[in-house]
Amino acid sequence: MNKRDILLDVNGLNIQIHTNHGQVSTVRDVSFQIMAGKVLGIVGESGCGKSLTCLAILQLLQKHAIMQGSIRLQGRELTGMTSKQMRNLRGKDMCLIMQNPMNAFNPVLSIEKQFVETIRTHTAMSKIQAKNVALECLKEMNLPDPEKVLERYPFELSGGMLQRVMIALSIAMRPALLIADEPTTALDNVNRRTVVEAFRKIKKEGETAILLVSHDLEVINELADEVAVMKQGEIVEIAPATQLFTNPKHEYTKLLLDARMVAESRIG
Ligand SMILES: Nc1ncnc2c1ncn2[C@@H]1O[C@H](COP(=O)(O)OP(=O)(O)OP(=O)(O)O)[C@@H](O)[C@H]1O
Repeated sequence: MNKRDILLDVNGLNIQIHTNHGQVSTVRDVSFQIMAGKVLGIVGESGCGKSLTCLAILQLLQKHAIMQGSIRLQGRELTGMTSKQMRNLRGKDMCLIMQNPMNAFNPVLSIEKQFVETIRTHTAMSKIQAKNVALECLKEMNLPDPEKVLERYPFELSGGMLQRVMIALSIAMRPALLIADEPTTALDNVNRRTVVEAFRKIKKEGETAILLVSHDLEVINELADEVAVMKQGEIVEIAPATQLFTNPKHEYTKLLLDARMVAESRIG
């Protein structure tokens, strides 16, 4: 493995969350790497620490959370960076697609304003150029009448539409790292396919690596080069996707895959 190709290097990540019952250890000694342009899938039971791991990478954990370990993006240590340094990285070098798209948008600004401003903050594009990029990306995400979508405010769009707008915006930024936390959960089958195809396209272009968190093993199977399995705050297995799906080593991975087979046999 060439060290220069390592885009994200997470080493010994520990997260403790402050709760009413005191500090709770939620992520323990998590380490993984993502190579430039590759897709790492993270799977695991609800509450095992997947989202907190994503938030830690973006340095967006709640104020009282305690984080230890090292997170390097393109060789730069992110822990200890100032808020301003992180703001410059987020949106340009790293984008987040989160579970609840409503949280990603400012409710009092139109989609156009938010889309165009985000693009212009990180590029030298004019307003017209940024708007054209926005229209192109919305079209790619199968949003009907993109001009109208740009005029809307977040609350005027359905959750599924807003999710696709958020994905369109992340794609427009062509970040080095896209962190997608359950990007397809809120979507129907047709739109889920649109998102998978959009990710597949990004992957083919090879400029953007994706950290893909999903309960949907089909989506992980289709897109991931490597898969990490988390259980109770720890990574219990990490392996190339083909190996993990055909020859899982850990008992918990076997359980997850068995559960999928039971579901499939019920459907088909
Ligand atoms: N703000 C918070 N306050 C208290 N506990 C929290 C907070 N955020 C997360 N946790 C706890 O940390 C643990 C990990 O949560 P996390 O959201 O990372 O799980 P997850 O694997 O992403 O789950 P899901 O698949 O359901 O989204 C859980 O036990 C959760 O209850």
